Amino acid sequence: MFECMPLSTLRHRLLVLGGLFLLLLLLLFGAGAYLESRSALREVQAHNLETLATRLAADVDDRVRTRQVLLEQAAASLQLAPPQLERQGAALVARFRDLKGMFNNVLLYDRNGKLIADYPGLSGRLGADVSTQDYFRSTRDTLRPQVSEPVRLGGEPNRAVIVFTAPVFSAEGQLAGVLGGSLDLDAPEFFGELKNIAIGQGGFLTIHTLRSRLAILHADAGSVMQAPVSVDPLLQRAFKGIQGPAGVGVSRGVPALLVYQRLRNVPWLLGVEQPLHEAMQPARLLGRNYLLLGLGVLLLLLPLAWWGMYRLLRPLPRLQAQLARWRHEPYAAVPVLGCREMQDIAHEVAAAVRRRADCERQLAARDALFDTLSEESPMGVLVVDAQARLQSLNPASMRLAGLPAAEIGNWIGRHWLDEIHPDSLPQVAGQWQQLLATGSGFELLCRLQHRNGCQAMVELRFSELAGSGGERRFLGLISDVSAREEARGKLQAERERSMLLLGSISDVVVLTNRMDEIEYVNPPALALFGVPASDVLGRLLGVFLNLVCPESGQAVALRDIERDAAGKPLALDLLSRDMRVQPVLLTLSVLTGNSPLQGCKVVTLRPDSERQHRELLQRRAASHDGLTGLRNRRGFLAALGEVLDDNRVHYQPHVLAIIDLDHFKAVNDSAGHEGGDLLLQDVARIMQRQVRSNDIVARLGGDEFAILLCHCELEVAERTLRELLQAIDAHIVYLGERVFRISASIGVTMILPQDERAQPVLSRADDGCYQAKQRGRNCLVLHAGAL
Ligand SMILES: Nc1nc2c(ncn2[C@@H]2O[C@H](COP(=O)(O)OP(=O)(O)OP(=O)(O)O)[C@@H](O)[C@H]2O)c(=O)[nH]1
Repeated sequence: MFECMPLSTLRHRLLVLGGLFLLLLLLLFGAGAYLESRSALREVQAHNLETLATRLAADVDDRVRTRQVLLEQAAASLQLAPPQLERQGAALVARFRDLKGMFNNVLLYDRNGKLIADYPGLSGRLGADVSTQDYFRSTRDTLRPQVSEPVRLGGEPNRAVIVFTAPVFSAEGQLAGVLGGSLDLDAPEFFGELKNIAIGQGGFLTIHTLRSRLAILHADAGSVMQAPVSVDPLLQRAFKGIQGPAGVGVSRGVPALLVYQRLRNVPWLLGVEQPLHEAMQPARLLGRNYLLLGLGVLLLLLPLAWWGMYRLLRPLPRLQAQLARWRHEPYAAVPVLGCREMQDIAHEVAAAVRRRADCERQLAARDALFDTLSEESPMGVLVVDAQARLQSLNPASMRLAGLPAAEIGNWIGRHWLDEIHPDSLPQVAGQWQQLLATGSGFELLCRLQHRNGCQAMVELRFSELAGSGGERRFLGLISDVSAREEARGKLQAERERSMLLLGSISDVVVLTNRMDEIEYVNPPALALFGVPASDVLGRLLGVFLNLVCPESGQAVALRDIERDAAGKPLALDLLSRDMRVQPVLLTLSVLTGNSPLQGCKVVTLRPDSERQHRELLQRRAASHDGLTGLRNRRGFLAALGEVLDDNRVHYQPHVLAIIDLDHFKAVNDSAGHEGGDLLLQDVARIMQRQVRSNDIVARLGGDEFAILLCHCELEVAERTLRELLQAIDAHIVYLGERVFRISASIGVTMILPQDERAQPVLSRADDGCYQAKQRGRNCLVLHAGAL
């Protein structure tokens, strides 16, 4: 329908537009020329009117002046005394031929204002008194010629005159009378002549007196002897004596060009008025002519413009043909013709058409690929629209839903959400709505309805297809994960069992990744590290395992173990954070095989009890006597040193006793060394039995013993030691058939507050023991320094 319209083609549009543009141009030009010529015309007309007014004012001035001069000359020629003037006046006035042609009436007054002669004579007029008239009085008072204001004549209310006066003097120079000449305002002479001056067709001349502002000449008879009803500003200004250029005002109710001139010889204001429409008529004619001319030019130009457009737009049909060819044959080599812009457009369109053809080919290839992949894919593939209606689906989708692949066509257009199991439907529908709202895809596990009653566990992924144009489309991928989920469940159960197992064993177990970062620790490991699991996981194992070689005392790095002793138990010392040494058996295993854990490391730690026991024995042997099991001298000195250290801080009463067996050599000699050993063991047991458990009993060497009675007053100690003496003395040893008894000598000393070293204390006790020997043995001596 649009193509049938006259403006359906570009050529028509350009033609109409060009025509309108030309018309507008012509109208603008015509309007401009009309306004410009109107303005110029107004100036010219104003100037002309001013020139005319100047000339007319000069003419009226001349006419008035002529009458004044003639009247003055006539008055001067009289030169009579008043009586003679009265007698001869009538005859003399009749002789003034020149005056008769200039005035409508010639009048002679005596010096009192009485009319004594007139021409033409009018019956009953002689004797009239004008002594009260302004023109007479001013002539008499000033003795100079005057021109009166318009005066209405007595008895003739519609007749008004202007009276020119000149004084008449006697030979002695006295005022003898006044000679006057009157001009009728409606007489054909003077004012009638002026009134007949044509100013265009509707223009006219006006004269107002400046004193009374009465009109004495006007085109409207009714306005004569009237002051202007509404005074135009130009006239107002002229009345005030300001003589300006012509201007536009209102005359007789219509706009008019007005100009006013003041006369030189008489106080009159001459006005020239011309209706504005008449003055500006040439401008209107000019405007009309411009318009006609413009229309003519337009009519002439339109065919020319049509032809020009036709020529200009000729490349367009060519371009159209080229484009039509490319539409069907995108890769055809069509020669590009026309102007440069058309060639550019053709090139651009050709490029776009070819790009589109390329895209279509690629899309077709992709569609084919997609169809093939979709057909062969074990994964379900769906394409749905925004209303959740299936647009396409592959055979795998049908299989997953337990449907025959042959019915695939029946499922196009159905809602895919109907195939979701009711248990999963709320979650899936929620994600679908979110996808519609935000466009961001989702991925979740759900169950499908299955026609054979099973519930297939699937992994569902949905995302919006990019570049699907105006219609939104969504791609869904469905993978059957039933087997995977089952395996995952088993794996999870297995994992839980493993965790339980690892948690229940007492060995420390740590699993690291390939970078030695901790991934798993069991509870004993956490207890060993002394930090919560959150502080352990992800950190390097070396941070928590401070290992030292027990033989060399050198630090051992995990990578050294991995390199040299992977998989073998290693006896190492583990240094705790408080620098305690714990013997451990460490095994570092690197996981192998084709699994995600390949390269990860398992480190197990277990306390090395055997070595620990061995070292304990070694340490005990160093400080204890092998025969009696009591501390040896080194062990005793260590214990005594600790007591003395405590003593420095806080003094407590302690007592030291040195016990030496009497004549033990004789036992050895009689019972042999073994017998002597048995006796020594018996004495040791007696000593341990006689003292408290916190007291320290030691064998210093040979048959010499020492007892440190801790936190013990001297009296109690003495009593205990005396009981010990009795117990030793009472002890009988049977060796075979022989019987042995033994006694002991005891030296006792108190540990004093000032005692800092062991040696002086031991010396005091030794000294006491020596004295006991001296006193005959089997006795106890308190060292004097301790009392
Ligand atoms: N059976 C045995 N005898 C030892 C051991 N160590 C040292 N003796 C002996 O103990 C005896 C110590 O004798 P002395 O203390 O010198 O003298 P004594 O015979 O006890 O006489 P007095 O001390 O003066 O009363 C020596 O004969 C040593 O050989 C030992 O471990 N076992």
